[in-house]
Amino acid sequence: MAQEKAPPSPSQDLTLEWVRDALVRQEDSIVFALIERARFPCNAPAYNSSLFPQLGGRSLVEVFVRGAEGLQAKTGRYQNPEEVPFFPDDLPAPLITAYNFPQVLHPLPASVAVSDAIWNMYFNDLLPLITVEGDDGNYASTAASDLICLQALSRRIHFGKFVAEVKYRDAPLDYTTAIQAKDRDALMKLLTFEAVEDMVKRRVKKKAMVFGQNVTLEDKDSDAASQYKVDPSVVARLYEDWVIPFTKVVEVDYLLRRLD
Ligand SMILES: C=C(O[C@@H]1C=C(C(=O)O)C=C[C@H]1O)C(=O)O
Repeated sequence: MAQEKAPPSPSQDLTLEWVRDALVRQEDSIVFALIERARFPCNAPAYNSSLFPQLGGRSLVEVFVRGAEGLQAKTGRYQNPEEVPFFPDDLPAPLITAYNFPQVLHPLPASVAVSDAIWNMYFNDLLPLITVEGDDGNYASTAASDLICLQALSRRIHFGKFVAEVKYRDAPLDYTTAIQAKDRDALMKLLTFEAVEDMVKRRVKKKAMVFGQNVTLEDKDSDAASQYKVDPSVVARLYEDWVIPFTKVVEVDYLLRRLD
């Protein structure tokens, strides 16, 4: 039985291997979340901020996400530095101190966030690629599956802070020079590993094929077996065009503030 790796302690366990293993495991969460969202059609009314005046000018999905984040804040979700809310203003304080999460990130850059970019990418670019046209009325269930997708993508992209911290600790002199020069291009070059990115894109495409295949009792040649719940090439494009670039922006933004 595969065991999830324990979180690193603040100093000695934070390695690039541990961080990369965590990113690999997060691929599963993202692919399964997309497969579940694709179960519903587009359900455009859930995203129309003028359709339900009783929602105060907000879309149903925004009201759903705000409400869910409020409840999750009360129950301690955002005490985990890996979790970044989409609507951080006015979140309630946690009712419980759930767990003493290892504080491995440098305090000031720990607040780096690209949530607006993730939100806009998800609704404007990704959803049209993974859903069919249509309206089945399941707006709340659709919003619930949107939330799972958004949180999985956010966790993965903001994990760039942990990646950046590891890379800084592994080569402080190299990074310090580029940080002090505020050289984004130099930082981007230092932190980029194209071979790793290529493996990531190939692996997520394969996971979409394996996790998203239609299981039938007929022989493999049946048409159903060749269909996938989410187009694997769309998942690869998601990582190539958005997830990896956004993660690297988080890494650069974090590093630029690492010496603050
Ligand atoms: C996350 C890392 O940093 C960069 C971003 C990657 C990604 O988002 O998949 C992969 C390799 C690097 O170019 C890493 O080095 O593992």
